[in-house]
Amino acid sequence: MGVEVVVEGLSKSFGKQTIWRDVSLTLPPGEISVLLGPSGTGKSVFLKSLVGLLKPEHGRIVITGTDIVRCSEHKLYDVRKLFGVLFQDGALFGSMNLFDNIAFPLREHTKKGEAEIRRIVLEKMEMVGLIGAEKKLPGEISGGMRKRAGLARALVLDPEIILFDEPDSGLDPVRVAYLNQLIVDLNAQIDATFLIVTHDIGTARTVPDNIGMLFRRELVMFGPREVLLTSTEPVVEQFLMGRREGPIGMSEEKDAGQAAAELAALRAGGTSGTLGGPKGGGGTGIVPQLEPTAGLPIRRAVERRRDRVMQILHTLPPSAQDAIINSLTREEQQHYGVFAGAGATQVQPPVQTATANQAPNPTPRPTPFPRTADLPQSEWQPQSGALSSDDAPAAAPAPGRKRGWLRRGGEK
Ligand SMILES: Nc1ncnc2c1ncn2[C@@H]1O[C@H](COP(=O)(O)OP(=O)(O)OP(=O)(O)O)[C@@H](O)[C@H]1O
Repeated sequence: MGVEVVVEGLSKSFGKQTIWRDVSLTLPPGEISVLLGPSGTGKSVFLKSLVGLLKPEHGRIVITGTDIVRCSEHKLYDVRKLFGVLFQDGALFGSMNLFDNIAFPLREHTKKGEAEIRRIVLEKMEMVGLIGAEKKLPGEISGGMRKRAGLARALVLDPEIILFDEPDSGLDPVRVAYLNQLIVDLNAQIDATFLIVTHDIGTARTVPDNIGMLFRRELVMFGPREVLLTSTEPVVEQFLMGRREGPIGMSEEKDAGQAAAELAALRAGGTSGTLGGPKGGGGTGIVPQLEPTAGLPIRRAVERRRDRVMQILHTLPPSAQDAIINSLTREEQQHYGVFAGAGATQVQPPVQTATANQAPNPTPRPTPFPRTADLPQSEWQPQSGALSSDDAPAAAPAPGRKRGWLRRGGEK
């Protein structure tokens, strides 16, 4: 199973330009998460921070007990070995054939012999459907094949966390659909933790278990996919629908008055609405999540996630609760004590699948839905979020400060 990534209170600036501040989220082990956000909101900066290529000024990133914001270079080197990264263009060496490109990390970072390297490279090339293309140069193949070659290279060191920086960029919709299926299939096979940065709404709606969104220098949301996909936050709706009307402007956020007037006109039916449409096909609401191709293992993350989400169900917005309950089978609904069609206010307290790191849940709760700003990060507290003893402890959260996993932009 992949490892968990805990991000707490992370802030990054370049000189006087704040990119984002106070970002907190947890990437659950083995699950697929997507990070959305308008261009320039710092998604790539976030990925680079996760892998230790950029240093945020505040906050921490805890991976297998190490805070990589503060650890030594030596420790960072060790933690980096857990990562595989698929860069936007595949980042292949133009003068090397695909075999040598994919073998490169093994030759650079391990002492494996050529026979072993060949076995591993061919195994990963098969996983991404590139068998037979070993001798091709990057310039001789399509963009989709280059992405898959980049992915094979990201896989050769058996990473526990894979970061995908806009895997859909430059691909036609059909190639994006194939790549999305490949991502889900890989997750089923290796059970690593995936984080995908994308603008593709089709990808965001069908691939991940969790979705987050950066806007106005903040993480406005991060949580189970059903939360963002049923959200009525103007910025989220605008993004999912690919509309011009709303808080997101051409090159920066809009004047609040202008955005409010546009939204009012839109709701009254007086503007062009979704004309132009987003990449990947827009839309809000839940659509089925992609499943692994027949014959592959099931995604082990799905069951873990179901247990995790049912533990925090009562903290979610009613529309997300309904969507989650409706996605369960009748047996699962009985197991968790929830009832489809009864409405979110009928949610029963989750059945306790007692684990060492979960507090008991003593009283049945009706569901007074809390303000989104007050929602907890998660009631699931995995152990690898704890710092190992040789790392500097991070500052405790300020008194009264909530670890919001779901926060409205601007609200505190
Ligand atoms: N090394 C750097 N030095 C200074 N500024 C930087 C650096 N890297 C990124 N930035 C700035 O950080 C901001 C966010 O950039 P980033 O590429 O992370 O955005 P993004 O959300 O990934 O955008 P896009 O969706 O267009 O790829 C931009 O204003 C960019 O100019």
